[in-house]
Amino acid sequence: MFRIGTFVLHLFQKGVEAEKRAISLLSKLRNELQTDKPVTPLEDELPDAALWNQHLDYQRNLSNGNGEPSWFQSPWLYVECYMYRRIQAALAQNPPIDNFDVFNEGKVQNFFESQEAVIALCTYFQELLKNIKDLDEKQLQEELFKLLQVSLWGNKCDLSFSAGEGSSQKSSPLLSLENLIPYILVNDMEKLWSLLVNAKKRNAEESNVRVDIILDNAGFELVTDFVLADFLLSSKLADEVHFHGKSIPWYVSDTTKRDFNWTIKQLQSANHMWMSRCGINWEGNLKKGVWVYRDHMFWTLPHDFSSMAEVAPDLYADLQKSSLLLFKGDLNYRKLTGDKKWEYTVPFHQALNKFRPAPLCSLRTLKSDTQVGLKPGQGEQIQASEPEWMISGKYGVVQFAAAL
Ligand SMILES: O=P(O)(O)OC[C@H]1O[C@](O)(CO)[C@@H](O)[C@@H]1O
Ligand SMILES: [Mn+2]
Repeated sequence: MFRIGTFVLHLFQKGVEAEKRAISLLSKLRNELQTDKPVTPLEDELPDAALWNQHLDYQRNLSNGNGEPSWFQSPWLYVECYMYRRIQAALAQNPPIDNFDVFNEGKVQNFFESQEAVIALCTYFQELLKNIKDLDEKQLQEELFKLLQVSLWGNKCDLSFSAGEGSSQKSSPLLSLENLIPYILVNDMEKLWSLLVNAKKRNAEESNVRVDIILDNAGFELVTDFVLADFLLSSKLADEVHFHGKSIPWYVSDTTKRDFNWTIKQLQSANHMWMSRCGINWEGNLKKGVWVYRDHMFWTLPHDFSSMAEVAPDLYADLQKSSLLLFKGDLNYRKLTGDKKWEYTVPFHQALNKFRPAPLCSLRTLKSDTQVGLKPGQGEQIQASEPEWMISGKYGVVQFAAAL
């Protein structure tokens, strides 16, 4: 008894010490950020530290003698990613809290606050599954378009955007789709449909049609992605879905492996028939290997995707095996386009800067000021009446680019 008591006390003390160390590293970080200090090399032993430090050298060269890269001077994408990586460093160096996800509470809350919307979506989907075999092509197309839109607007629910404040989905996402159509600035859903239908015909007997979803936020958005993925399999438009998550907590609400598994477990054990049916089916998909979860450190590096082939050739080669890559969310869009201030009318493929391992499509609500592929005058017209259009999350795109 005495021994167990001492052991518990020892663990407790270790925990308190680790917490203190982490808090002190986090306040150091806050101070550096607030006072525009130079960005410093990472000193931890995490596997990506060397790549981050190489990238710091690259940023130094970019600044071309105009001082050290620093919080207010360096590109936003770079320092923002660096901040999340430093948060990770503060924890990862401090067992026993090295696996603690500082954003977990917010993600869990977002999920529970979206309960009604999750129920509405799961119920709709299970009803759809009952007669999916009898749907003709036109009807299948309509359902695909609906679920793509649900997944698109699901991207409104992220927590980094709302500074961690509630951004859950309260009502059924399906009811408002019609009214939201005018807010889809680029709508390439038809192109996705023809790609999938043709891939299915071509691959009828031989190889697999694989769709990859490069995930964004946990919570309601993740459920919309699961439903879309299930639809792709159940409609036989695809044979396999590969999900790509983050290997460390990222941009507050981004999906980690733990969020991914937790969400499926929550659905499974929910006290609602259709929610739990979804959870059970999805767990089954993972067991059968028709759903696959992957993470790769590249997704939490500051690099834009045009450097993937060089920085993470293994990931690039893996993505080349896919028939379609669906990139969710704003941060992925920024990395697709290099986060540059492009003219609105620049073609999407040009902004991708040769990043096209497979046909790809971005499903993104606009939360940052990068947008390409608009019609002449389209951006300027919205700008005139809604100066916040690029950062409000009110507009979205379903933007497609064929493979090279
Ligand atoms: O979850 P998403 O859609 O990638 O949005 C995250 C976005 O929110 C911000 O953190 C703040 O707008 C952006 O930096 C980032 O692009
Ligand atoms: Mn996100």
